[in-house]
Amino acid sequence: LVPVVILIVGPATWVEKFPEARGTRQSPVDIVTSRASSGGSAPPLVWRYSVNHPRSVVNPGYCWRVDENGYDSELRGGPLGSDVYKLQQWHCHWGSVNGEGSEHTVDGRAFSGELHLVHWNTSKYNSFTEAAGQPDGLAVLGVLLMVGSKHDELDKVVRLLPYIQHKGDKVTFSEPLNPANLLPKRIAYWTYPGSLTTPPCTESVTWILFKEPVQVSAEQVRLNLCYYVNGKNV
Ligand SMILES: NS(=O)(=O)c1ccc(CCNC(=O)Nc2ccc(Cl)cc2)cc1
Ligand SMILES: [Zn+2]
Repeated sequence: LVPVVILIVGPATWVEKFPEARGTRQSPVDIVTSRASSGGSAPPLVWRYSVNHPRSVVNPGYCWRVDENGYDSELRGGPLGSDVYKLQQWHCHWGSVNGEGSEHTVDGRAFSGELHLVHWNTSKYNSFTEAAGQPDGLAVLGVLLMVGSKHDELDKVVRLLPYIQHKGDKVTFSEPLNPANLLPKRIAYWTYPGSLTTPPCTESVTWILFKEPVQVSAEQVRLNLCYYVNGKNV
């Protein structure tokens, strides 16, 4: 008999180091559209982002991330009560090579990728780190990405990826970028109380996942995949 050693390195081991991962409101989830209740009389979701401040894209060792460096922005309304949230960073999950890298699924269907705009509650907390530990501390706008036409705003990031191939690499944008242009035209969304989708998996995120996917070109998906296959640079 050949001894079978099962090396578990994925989410199943996260509970060992991050007890939160065993929680009751863990993300991502499958959105079962038939079970979603209508939003009723929730106020509209409102956002405002600064466009002309210098931004840089960094390779944190997985995916890529754009830090907002405290520049002014606001997200309020919808499921967020009377609190005002501020954009901290945004990043993209492209996942495995089969082009189904989204974290959330809709009726069991995965998408090619998923963009996350991570905001923190400035009405109640004094820093992102503090807010990230509180049940109402964070709000993440999720945008599902599907292969279609080229996305011009996202291309301002994608075209920089060849310059940040190694963990810790960072490159500054040479042109203004408006995060609002990364969002879909129609702003219908699903929302639920959840968690960070990666360690420390803290249950501090009000998830707001837009229903309408945003189109990116096959080349843009390929460029992301070839640089970040399962978090490794290839
Ligand atoms: N995937 S989330 O929005 O729930 C999320 C937001 C913030 C954190 C805390 C900071 N860590 C971080 O940003 N990590 C990260 C970045 C890019 C990718 Cl692609 C994967 C993980 C963790 C998860
Ligand atoms: Zn994310």
